[in-house]
This record gives sequence, C-alpha cells and structure tokens, in this order.
Amino acid sequence: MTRWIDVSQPLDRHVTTWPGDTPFEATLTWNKADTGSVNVGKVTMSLHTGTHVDAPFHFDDAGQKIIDLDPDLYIGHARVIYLPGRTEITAADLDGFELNDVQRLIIKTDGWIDKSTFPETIPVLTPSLAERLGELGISLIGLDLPSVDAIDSKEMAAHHALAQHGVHILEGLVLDAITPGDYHLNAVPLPLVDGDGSPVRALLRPY
Ligand SMILES: N[C@@H](CC(=O)c1ccccc1NC=O)C(=O)O
Ligand SMILES: [Zn+2]
Ligand SMILES: [Zn+2]
Repeated sequence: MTRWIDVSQPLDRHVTTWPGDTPFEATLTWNKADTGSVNVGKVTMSLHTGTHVDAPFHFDDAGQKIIDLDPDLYIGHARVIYLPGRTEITAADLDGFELNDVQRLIIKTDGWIDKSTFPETIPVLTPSLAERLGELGISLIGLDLPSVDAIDSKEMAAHHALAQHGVHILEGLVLDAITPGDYHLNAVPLPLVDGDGSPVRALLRPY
C-alpha cells in the first residue's frame, strides 16, 4: 500500500492547456486487435501541460534545458504552506513561517480550484518573493497554479526573478487533499534533452 499522495493532474483529453497552445492528445498508433501482439500509444502535448516543471530555457534562450536540471531539485523534503485569497504573493506573506531548513517550498494558494477550466486570472509571485526565497536558500517553488506570472504577462518577471535567485519552478499541482506541513516530494522531469519544460508525476508523502 503506497503512502504517496498523487498531486498531479491526470493526463487525458480533459486536461486544460495554455490558451492557444497544443491540446493534449493520446492515441494508439497500433492496437492489439490489428497487430495481433501489442497496443502502442503516442501522445501530442505542450510540455507546459498539467503538472510540470519549467526549465530556464522556457523564458531564456541561454537558460538550462530540462536535461541540465539536477534531479535532486525535485526529490526530497518539501514544506507546504497555505496562502489563500491573494492576488499577489509577496515576501511579506512568508513572515511568520520558519523556513530556514527548507529547500523545497510548496504554496497552496487555492487560486485554481476548478482544474477543468483554464483560469483567466491567478495570483502572481512578486520579485520580492523570489529574492526572499533565494535568501532562504530555497531552490524549488511548487504551486497549484499554471504559471508564476499573470496569464497575459509577456515580461515573465516572476519566472526571471526566480531564476536569478536560483529558484526552480514546479507548476500545476493538485493540492486539494494536502494540508500544510512537511512532506517527501517526488516530481522528477523526463530526460528531455532540449526540453523547455516537462510533465511530471508529482507525489507527496507525509514526512
Ligand atoms: N509560463 C507558463 C506557460 C506560458 O507562459 C505559455 C505556455 C504556452 C504558450 C504560451 C505561453 N506564454 C505566452 O506568452 C508555464 O510556465 O507553464
Ligand atoms: Zn510551465
Ligand atoms: Zn512557468
């Protein structure tokens, strides 16, 4: 019996995509009835679909690609904190939390509850938060949101500020069943050599 809690969005035709981006499609290239031997599937999808990590190359042509990222970023202790009802999440929102021994921080914002529709507005992370995370030595931020910037952002200020302070990004988590506290996280990306992002199976287990 697994103690892991799945905090990923299921990947099927219901998963939402960024406006205008490639829809998710999974089909069988061959099926067992025809081949007599095997079913063989294929998927078409944006790498920023559902629960996924961003590589710095997503917003910086000179940035690291998925294969360059240390898997340890996505495996190990993570703390979940709850910051609902915000339009922005700032450094001041972390006041009162003891985060000195935290390397991976997950923020449950409740800013995207109905995952069957893509949100029009979401809470955004401010550059001040990125700086604070860097000072705390946090190297991964995870969120229940499809982006750390506004949906209509072209500057991608939060993505850039996080990268500048050494903080990597995990987006699209499903945290409905998760209460704040300490967990083991496992959310390793695929070995995509040129990936600007990667879908992940994100799992949490009480620490
Ligand atoms: N920042 C979002 C994705 C994103 O910005 C995006 C994804 C697909 C197509 C366009 C996008 N942004 C365009 O300005 C993410 O990291 O998943
Ligand atoms: Zn992304
Ligand atoms: Zn992103």
